[in-house]
Amino acid sequence: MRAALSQIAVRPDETVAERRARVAGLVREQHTADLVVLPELWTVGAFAFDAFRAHAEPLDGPTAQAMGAAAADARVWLHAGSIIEDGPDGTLFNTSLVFAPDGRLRRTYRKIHRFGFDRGEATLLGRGEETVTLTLGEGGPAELTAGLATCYDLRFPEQFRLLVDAGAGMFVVPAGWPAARRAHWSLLARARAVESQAYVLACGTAGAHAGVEQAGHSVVVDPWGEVLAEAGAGEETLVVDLDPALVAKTRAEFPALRDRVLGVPTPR
Ligand SMILES: NC(=O)CCC(=O)C(=O)O
Repeated sequence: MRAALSQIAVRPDETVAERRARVAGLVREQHTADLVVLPELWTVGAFAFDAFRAHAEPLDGPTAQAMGAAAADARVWLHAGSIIEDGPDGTLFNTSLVFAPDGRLRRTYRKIHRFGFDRGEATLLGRGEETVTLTLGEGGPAELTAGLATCYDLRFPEQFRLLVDAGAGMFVVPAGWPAARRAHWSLLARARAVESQAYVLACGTAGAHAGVEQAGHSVVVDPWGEVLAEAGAGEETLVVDLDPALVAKTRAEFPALRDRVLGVPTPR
């Protein structure tokens, strides 16, 4: 399975509509991939909190339409990163969109852990209530179930354990992670891969927006924790071949997941 992670910058010199068109073009270029991944909130910028409401969209809005068309033209699975979803009763969500190669929206995932403590996402957005998986290549030799998570979720291993229990052998994590905490990003991506014996496809944002320098450094980690590819700080597309069989092989040869003790006693 070939994955392409496009690390996009939220450039100050382009409008959201211009960026949408540019990104759709980048997706179309990746027609030899099976799966294309984009960052979190690449339309508006993950830290552009003041612009969230103005750029909120429904699930069939302009970003969804542009990304569905690009996925269909390239014949790829497209994890189109996330949008600010204009949800029921005016509630906003940070919602990831996954399109099938026929261009249809196949999954949505509302970010569960909202970043900002008592500000930012935490006060502006509703919280996602569901973990989400999606099986690619179903029934075929390259079948691989993806668990979805977004940026700050990477800090919460319990979410990833639920995804593993639901069958995930790969995690797809779009992000807008700041450069100030780049070391955490790289460490946590590898930690999630090692503890779950799963691929991690973590696609960050390049450049700077809303005064926040972005870490970039998108990374693909294999189920043994080896970094297969890592981007720099600028705009870049990583193209990596994954071996879905490696998940089961790693778990069989080093059966740490099998050795989990469920219901470890609470501390005395
Ligand atoms: N967009 C985010 O979720 C940012 C997360 C972050 O900055 C951190 O976890 O650190």
